[in-house]
Parts: sequence; C-alpha cells; structure tokens
Amino acid sequence: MADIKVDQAVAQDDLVIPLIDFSAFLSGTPAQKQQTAQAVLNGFQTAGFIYLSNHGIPASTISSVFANSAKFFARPQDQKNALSWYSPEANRGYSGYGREKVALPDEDTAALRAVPDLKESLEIGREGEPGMPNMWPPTEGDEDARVFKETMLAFHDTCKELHMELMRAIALGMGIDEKWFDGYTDVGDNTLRLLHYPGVPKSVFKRDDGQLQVRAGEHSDYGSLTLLFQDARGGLQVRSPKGTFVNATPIEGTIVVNAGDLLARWSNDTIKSTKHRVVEPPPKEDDGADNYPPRYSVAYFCNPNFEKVIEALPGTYEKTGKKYEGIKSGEYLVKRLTATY
Ligand SMILES: O=C(O)CCC(=O)C(=O)O
Ligand SMILES: [Fe+2]
Repeated sequence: MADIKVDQAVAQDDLVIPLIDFSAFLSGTPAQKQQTAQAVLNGFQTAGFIYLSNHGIPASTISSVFANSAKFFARPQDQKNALSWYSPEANRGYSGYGREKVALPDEDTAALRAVPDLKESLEIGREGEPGMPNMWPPTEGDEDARVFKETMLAFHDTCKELHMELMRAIALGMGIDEKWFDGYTDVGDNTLRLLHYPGVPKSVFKRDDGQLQVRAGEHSDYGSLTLLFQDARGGLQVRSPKGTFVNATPIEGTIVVNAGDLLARWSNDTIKSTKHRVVEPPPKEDDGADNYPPRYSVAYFCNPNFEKVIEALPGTYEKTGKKYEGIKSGEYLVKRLTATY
C-alpha cells in the first residue's frame, strides 16, 4: 500500500505550507486516510495553513460562484448600499469600501486605520435564521438576482460539508473519534463572504510615508477554519515564524484553508491561527498601465455551532492544564466582530 506524498505549496522563512491531496482522505484506504488526516493536523499545528487539492468541490461550481460574485459587485452602488451589513450578531450583508478595518486595536495601527482597506464584501449566513435575514438583491423580476441567491445558498451547503470533512480529518489526526466534531459542525453556523478588491490607480499604492499599502490589513480569522478560494491574481501573504510576510501564491484547483482563533483556543494552542493579509501583488514587470486590475476572492468562515461551549479538546490539556475558560462559540464570534466593525 503506497504511502501518501505531501508536497509543499509554500516554503520560505521557516513557513512551510503543505499541499495535501484530500481525495486520499475522502476515498483512500484506511491507511491513506489516517496519513492524510495526520498531514492536515500537522499543517494546522505548524503553519496554521494548508493547501487542499482534490477537495471534491467541482471547478465549475467555483467558477460559477466567482462569476456570480463579479456580477453582484458590478451592480450600481445604491443597490449594494441597500443591502448593508446591519449587526455583529447577524453578520450578514454588504460592506462598502473602508467599513471594516481588520487591523487589531491593540497594535500601533493609527497609520493603517487612516487608510481604509480597499475592498467591498457581502456576508451570507445560514439562511432562515429568525431575525437575521440574509441581504439578497430583490429577486422579483431579476433573473440574475435569483440565480445569485440559488448559487450562493448551494455553495454555502457545499462548503459546510467540506468543513465537516476537514474537522473529521483533524479528529482522526488527534486520535479522537472521527465523528467527534460532527455535533459541533452540523448546524452550519458559517459565513460565506464574497470579496472584491477593485481595480485602483497605481498612484494609490504609492504612499508618501513609504509604507506598503495593503488591500486587507494583517489579521487572524476568528472561527474554526476558513476555506479561501482565490483567483489567479495573488496578493495573499502569510506571516512566517520569522515575522516576514510570505506570498501564498494561488495554485489552480486548490483551496487555501487556515485555522482560526477559536480553533487555536479549542486546541489549547496546539493549532495555530496565523496572521495573514492581502497586498497588491508586485507587477511582474511595469506594464505601463495606470491601474491595477481587480481581485476577487471568496472566503468561507466556519464556526462551531453557535450554541456549543468550546473548551480544551481531549488530548490537548492533560499535561499542561487548560489555558482558557470555556466560551460559547456564538458569543466568542460576536465579541470579535464587535471589535472589528
Ligand atoms: O481575500 C483574501 O484572499 C483573504 C481574505 C481574508 O483573509 C479574510 O477576509 O479574512
Ligand atoms: Fe482572513
């Protein structure tokens, strides 16, 4: 029986992000499944990030999501403004340029805060949660809006399944029951976020103070795992153990998956929630154009079911003690979102 082979997607400044063929987990032999689970857990324990190939989501599904996202962001600004993000509790709706500032308040971020992130986004939560409506463009008489809603709801479900599989891999890697997390992931209290970094004049990125202009400031994610779908442009950077930012270059057909703060806490800090940011990728050569082209990405932020209390996982605290109090998943997220918006 062949051992699985794990490639390296990124290897720079002590940051090694594995490229993992997930089909060996989804449909491999028991031994291949166990080895893949180990590789997934190991990636989250060392880099906090992995790249996943053969993850089971068809390329056509992903391109349809990107096409529908681009069409949404091309709508007139007043249509998008009518769908505004309305509360941290719901975390649903549209955020225009500069609304969210992810740079952390406890850092010296006066300079960052003065320059809003150059991006807009739409957050889509679990449909049908009472009092927390998703903000859809009105579908009546608007075929694009109807298709948009249908596409995004289906994708929300598809990504929920992948989150469940990834948490099964983490469980198997940790030596606990493969289904251990299922009761924490089956509700799907997750947020699908469509992101558009608009094309901008190159002069915007030439700042007087010589600092690098970022598209999305340095931050870590809040929940359990984030599934990140990026287009071919690049710009995502991950903080290395040396403190440098390393390019997480897009690899066609892969999803970048990173662990969030709540999973780090849940694992008693044996899993890492690694900081990352989005910058304007340096042009390969100066192409003479005045504008940088736009970038689109889709992030699916996964959370443990909001009603669940999160405290140190079996196997992570017996020798060292628990570093954190238990906290309800939903309360933790609202606390973090309240600090950001
Ligand atoms: O757009 C990206 O590639 C990353 C976005 C991100 O890190 C986030 O929204 O949390
Ligand atoms: Fe992020």
